[in-house]
Amino acid sequence: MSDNPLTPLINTFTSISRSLQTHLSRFLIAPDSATTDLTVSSLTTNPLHPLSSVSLGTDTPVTAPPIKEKEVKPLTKEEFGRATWTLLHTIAAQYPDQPTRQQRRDAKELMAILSRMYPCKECQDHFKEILKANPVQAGSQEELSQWLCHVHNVVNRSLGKLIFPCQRVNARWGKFDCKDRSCDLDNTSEIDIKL
Ligand SMILES: Cc1cc2nc3c(=O)[nH]c(=O)nc-3n(C[C@H](O)[C@H](O)[C@H](O)COP(=O)(O)OP(=O)(O)OC[C@H]3O[C@@H](n4cnc5c(N)ncnc54)[C@H](O)[C@@H]3O)c2cc1C
Repeated sequence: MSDNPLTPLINTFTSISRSLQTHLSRFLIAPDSATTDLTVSSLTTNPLHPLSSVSLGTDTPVTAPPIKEKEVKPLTKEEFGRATWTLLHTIAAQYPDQPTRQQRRDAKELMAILSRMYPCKECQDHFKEILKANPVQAGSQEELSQWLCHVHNVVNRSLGKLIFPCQRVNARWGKFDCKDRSCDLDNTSEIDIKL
């Protein structure tokens, strides 16, 4: 028998601590098993995973559809090129007839950024050369669209593609048919977004 007056207290604490350890160990995941357990398929098939279903506040949970391999295939260089030209020609078609100084700066910046961030080294280098030889013309909608058509044709020529007739550029990439002129950029206010 111990003479220490704190012995009952220490024994109680030790017993609680052991009991907690036993219970908590059931919830802990061993570090080397974590990677195999947390695959995408287990997120969607494991009914206990918090992301496996989303409750909409009713009794019926909505199960996430399984991710098919076909859907996550990355874009090809050609698909990305088409998407980028679509973006650029569409922007040029909506560009105002009388752009503000900020809008003219933005058009030039957009092309400069593209020549640095376009995710294809060969295309970046080529586009940098094209921009040097053909500085961005962004004084009006007509000017920007025609300039873009011209530089697109420079790329087309280097790839052995057909030359697009630039007098038809507005017919190919026309203005949006937006309700109440809500896409109109002519009255854009000069709000400078600081990054
Ligand atoms: C800035 C930039 C640089 C690129 N550089 C390279 C490169 O160095 N090497 C490479 O392999 N690929 C490059 N690409 C991709 C390449 O230009 C094409 O996008 C890709 O090869 C797919 O071509 P496509 O025939 O489907 O039509 P795209 O050239 O993508 O054109 C899309 C559509 O635009 C229309 N169009 C075509 N020419 C014009 C024009 N002059 N003006 C207006 N509309 C037009 C046509 O309706 C056409 O179907 C570049 C893309 C961009 C955006």
